[in-house]
Amino acid sequence: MARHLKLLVQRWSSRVFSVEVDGAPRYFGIREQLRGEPVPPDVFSEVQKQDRCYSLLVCSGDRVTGDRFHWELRDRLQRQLPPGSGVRSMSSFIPDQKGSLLKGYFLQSRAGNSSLIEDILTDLEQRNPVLVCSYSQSEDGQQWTQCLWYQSEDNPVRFCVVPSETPKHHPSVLNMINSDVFYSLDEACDVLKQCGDIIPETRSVLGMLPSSLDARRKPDFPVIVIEGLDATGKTTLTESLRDSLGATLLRSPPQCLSAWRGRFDREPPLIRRAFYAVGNYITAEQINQEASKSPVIVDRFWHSTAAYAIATAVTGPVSNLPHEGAEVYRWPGDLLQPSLVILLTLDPEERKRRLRSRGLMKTDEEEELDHNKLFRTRVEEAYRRIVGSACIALDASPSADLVLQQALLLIRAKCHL
Ligand SMILES: Nc1ncnc2c1ncn2[C@@H]1O[C@H](COP(=O)(O)OP(=O)(O)O)[C@@H](O)[C@H]1O
Ligand SMILES: Nc1ccn([C@H]2C[C@H](O)[C@@H](COP(=O)(O)OP(=O)(O)O)O2)c(=O)n1
Repeated sequence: MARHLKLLVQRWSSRVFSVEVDGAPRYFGIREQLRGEPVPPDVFSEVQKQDRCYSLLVCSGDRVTGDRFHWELRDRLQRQLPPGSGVRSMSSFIPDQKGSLLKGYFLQSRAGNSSLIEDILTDLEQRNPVLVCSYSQSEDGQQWTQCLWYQSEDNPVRFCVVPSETPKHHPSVLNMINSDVFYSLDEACDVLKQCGDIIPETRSVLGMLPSSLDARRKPDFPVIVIEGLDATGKTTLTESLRDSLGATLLRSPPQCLSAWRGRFDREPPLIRRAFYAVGNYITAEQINQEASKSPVIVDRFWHSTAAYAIATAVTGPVSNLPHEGAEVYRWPGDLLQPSLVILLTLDPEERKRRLRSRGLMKTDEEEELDHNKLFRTRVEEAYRRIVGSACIALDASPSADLVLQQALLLIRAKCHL
């Protein structure tokens, strides 16, 4: 067994396990001694007596390989496993220990399917960096135990599954820095460089970077970033501002990356976020060049990269976000700071109307909207928590012309234009 896996298992009983149920994490722990505690209701309550549960945690020493494997694993499990196996996202972590997060899946097998599932899992564990556990119920139905798969035949160690308190931080927060949100160009480039062999396009992306960057250079003209969720009116406002101020309009990701954006959008968060982070530095260089000649308007920049990444990495309500003032909300030290960032805010109903009138919102399923509602509020809150180049919110619900007038007022007041 690989060394990192051995180390991992040595501290196994200090770990907390988290399973996503209805879009929110439910937690349980394990103990070596049975203490008669009740089983955690949310994760195991609906499991029938004869059923078994399994967990798979990805534990690759190489994070690019690990993240890509984790990303593909869900599809693979859904394709291979019998219907009704209920594949749920899962993670395991040591509370408050940064970098301790392992991601994986939790599944359930109906009676009669166990041997098929176990063959699939054994094969998976033999060929891939994955640690499998099985969960079974005691005769009287009062307790669940966890057994590490790789050692189950010769030396089975059974842990008792016990309830665990909700940790202070959402588990994803432990691995967010330089996995979801990058705080320097070097960190983002490192990830892309590691992908060179599997995603040849990364070489072209890295080739777009200027040879040197100077974040301290102060642009001669103001640089105004317009931020907001999709369909809040960024394109409409940025184009009007360009015309009203005789400004240059830029966007992030920059035009020169558009051919590869779709390719990186299909990759797991680590690679996708590194791509958008690098895009901001390329846009920053374009800003530096243009802001010596005229004001510059930018459609999305760092706030979008960080806020979407943070809001996607955590699940559930806004309270699961990293707390206000946390490290993840700080502006990267090596990235150009705009003169002003305006965040367009819009009533959800009006935003939905604009999305529909643009013809992009085709499904109206209640469940999907509920999910979107939580995600939307997390993104908006993350936007507001970013410091170092904080954004000013602007109500985008009035007519396009009124929004433009309000934006111009803000720009004149803050940038002396
Ligand atoms: N202030 C406004 N009032 C009404 N409709 C607007 C307003 N601003 C934009 N729209 C319309 O809403 C839709 C989304 O606007 P758009 O500028 O494309 O948003 P974004 O670039 O943020 O996705 C478009 O159909 C646009 O014409
Ligand atoms: N600077 C940027 C711009 C966009 N992103 C990411 C964040 C979201 O996942 C998508 C949003 O892009 P989308 O195509 O919806 O943007 P528009 O509103 O259409 O301009 O892109 C980013 O991470 N960094």
